[in-house]
Amino acid sequence: MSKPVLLTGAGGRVGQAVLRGIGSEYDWRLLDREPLASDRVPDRVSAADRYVADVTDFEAVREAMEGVEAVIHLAGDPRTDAPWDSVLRNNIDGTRTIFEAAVDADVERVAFASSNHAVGHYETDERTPGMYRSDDDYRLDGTEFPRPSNLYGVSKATGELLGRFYHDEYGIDVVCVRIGNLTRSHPPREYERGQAMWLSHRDCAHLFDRCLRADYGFEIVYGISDNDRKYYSIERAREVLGYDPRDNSAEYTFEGDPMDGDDG
Ligand SMILES: NC(=O)C1=CN([C@@H]2O[C@H](COP(=O)(O)OP(=O)(O)OC[C@H]3O[C@@H](n4cnc5c(N)ncnc54)[C@H](O)[C@@H]3O)[C@@H](O)[C@H]2O)C=CC1
Ligand SMILES: O=C1O[C@H](COP(=O)(O)O)[C@@H](O)[C@H](O)[C@H]1O
Repeated sequence: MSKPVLLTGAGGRVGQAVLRGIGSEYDWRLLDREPLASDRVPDRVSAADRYVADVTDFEAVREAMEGVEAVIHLAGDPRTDAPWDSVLRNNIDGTRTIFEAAVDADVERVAFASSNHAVGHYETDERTPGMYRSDDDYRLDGTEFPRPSNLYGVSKATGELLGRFYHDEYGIDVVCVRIGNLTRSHPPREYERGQAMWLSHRDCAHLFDRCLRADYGFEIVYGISDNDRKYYSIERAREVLGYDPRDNSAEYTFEGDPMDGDDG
């Protein structure tokens, strides 16, 4: 990829997983409303390529978007109990601003950080906790209608709809990644749901790398590791993106320690 990639929310957990994994493979333009400490920025990124800006600020986003090849849009309020005014502004208006600026700058590709909470109400009392277990074959595959678990989930489902619109109306390639539960060296501890939808840092970086390189039009995929417990299918991500995860929460105890005693 000859032109830079714009990464919003670069200073956050997902942004740092991406930069630590594939930071040396692209020219980056980093945007976050908080200034990034130098240890959070890959060596080659110049000061001019670091934007301290809010994703709802069209002018600032448009400036950051100039000449980029693709966008990984992560910035937003990730709290599952975030109030409506925050998700409306940061997640919905912010995502619309990203797409508007992408159209204006002729950027052809946006990867959007959606969430498991866009579909959290498929986890009904009848299905849980069985669906979190490896002997259960219930799967969501990305073709289902959203069933958000909270207003944050509503904002993520809305982001997916914005992606659908900007793809259909303007032809932008859009992939919405319904991210599970991101942690680095072990899955969430003593948490069946979290272990079912674990996304390790290295699988996260690899998945967004595939989002930048693969050919697609509009896609919704699940962003989890290859967990035995999974209730999200990763087949679409494998097929369309070439996603090939390396981690599996089954390689850890329920308490989150490596089965083989290696701290990995
Ligand atoms: N961490 C996880 O397990 C999951 C994360 N996600 C999504 O992935 C994205 C990133 O999440 P995390 O890295 O965990 O969150 P985080 O809170 O660690 O990082 C978010 C970053 O975005 C920035 N930000 C927030 N609002 C902004 C705004 N209006 N303008 C500019 N920058 C802004 C923050 O300063 C922060 O650096 C979010 O959209 C979240 O909803 C989705 C599912 C699971
Ligand atoms: O979308 C998100 O999901 C993860 C996992 O959800 P949880 O309800 O199992 O905690 C959450 O940790 C993260 O903050 C959120 O952005």
